[in-house]
Amino acid sequence: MALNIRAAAAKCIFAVIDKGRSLSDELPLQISKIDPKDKALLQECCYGVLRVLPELEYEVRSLMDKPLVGKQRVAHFLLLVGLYQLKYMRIPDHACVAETVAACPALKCNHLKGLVNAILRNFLRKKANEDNSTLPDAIKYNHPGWFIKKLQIGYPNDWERILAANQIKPPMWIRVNRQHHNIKEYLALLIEAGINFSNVDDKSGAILLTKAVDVYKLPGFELGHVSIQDGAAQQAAVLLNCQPNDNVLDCCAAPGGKTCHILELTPDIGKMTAIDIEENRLIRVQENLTRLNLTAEVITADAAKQDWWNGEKFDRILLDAPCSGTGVIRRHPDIKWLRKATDIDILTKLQQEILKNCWSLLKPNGTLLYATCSILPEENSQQIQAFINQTADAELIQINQNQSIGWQILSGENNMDGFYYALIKKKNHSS
Ligand SMILES: C[S@@+](CC[C@H](N)C(=O)[O-])C[C@H]1O[C@@H](n2cnc3c(N)ncnc32)[C@H](O)[C@@H]1O
Repeated sequence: MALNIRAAAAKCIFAVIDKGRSLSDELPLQISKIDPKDKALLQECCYGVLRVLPELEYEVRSLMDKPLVGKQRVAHFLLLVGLYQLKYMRIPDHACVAETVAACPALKCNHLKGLVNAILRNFLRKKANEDNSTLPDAIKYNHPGWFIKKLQIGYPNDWERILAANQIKPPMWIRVNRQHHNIKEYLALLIEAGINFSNVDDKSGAILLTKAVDVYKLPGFELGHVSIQDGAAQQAAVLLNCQPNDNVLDCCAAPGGKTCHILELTPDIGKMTAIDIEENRLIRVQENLTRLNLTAEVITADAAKQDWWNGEKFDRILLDAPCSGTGVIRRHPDIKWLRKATDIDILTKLQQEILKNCWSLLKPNGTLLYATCSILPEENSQQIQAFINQTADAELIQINQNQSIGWQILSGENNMDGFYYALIKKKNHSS
């Protein structure tokens, strides 16, 4: 029998918050146990609860004397699922309460049915008198306090806008494979298929769809004529600007979105080497290359080391560094709760180490594109400024007319994810 979907959502959120598992790992497990027609509802419950977790936790605390702990902890997350539905979903209140209560047996907490029912009904009674203006920032903005503070320092004028953008469901961007169609041709195919779009970036091939669609409805998806990739991520291949015969390294490549985009834009590239430290994630790179009919040498390796390298220097290097992921919170709300303040120092050191190592693999006159999907200055402009200060043969190329150290795209800006790019050229000392 299929698992009750509220129970599946509670299990999923329990795994993320209490076990530190990522939503993208846990959700497919739960999806496999429910009725396929309920997949969208399960996703909405999980993503939704993680988006507004502090606010829901606050509601539960104000409705209960003692929180549910130990074996009953999963029922605590069921309550959050129930509250989320009552606050944010267009499901009649009585159905939300009844369905949430009905999930108790699947969580082995039949004895808590009365309690779940009472809490949800109490919430409905007190809902009318809400005033959240005096709540702490973490609850008001539904983000961890440490992160809000960092944003307030980094972006005194924009922090509230960034937090608000993180709470909005992301749009769907697609990438046209220019080996098959130019943008104009593909737009005609979209129109023919009745798929609406609202924005087109001619340089990268990025198209913003008005509404998300099933990938298999996109003309030529299975044939590799189009891929899913955010508009910000699609700037990487354009900025790297590979030329025919270039020897190119993509050194943190998995799952391969940018590797494939570079190959699509430069079919006569010399060679593409794609490395990543995670063997499992490289399977995705290979799958993407196969679907798109592209070729690269794929190597499991640590980009901070050189034991994988054949000694041939590269013309272009893409370093899409491991980062906090704080620019893609709108796509992965679990990042807010999995990422800890202490991770940032560890990440900046790792980025620094990989950057230094990659620099030594670059030819004179070659270019390296540093990228992150972070919006924290420590991982971005400050990281690059420090590298430029310490590296005599590094020259920063200005890529945004309003910013001097790289290009910081803020979450939600032009409907894109938060991203950072810095393009660095290696000076040729003999010239
Ligand atoms: C932001 S993701 C890359 C996304 C990818 N460029 C794309 O466009 O699909 C960062 C990647 O860095 C990899 N990584 C982390 N530490 C690494 C290291 N020391 N060496 C190589 N890869 C590493 C992770 O496994 C992860 O796949």
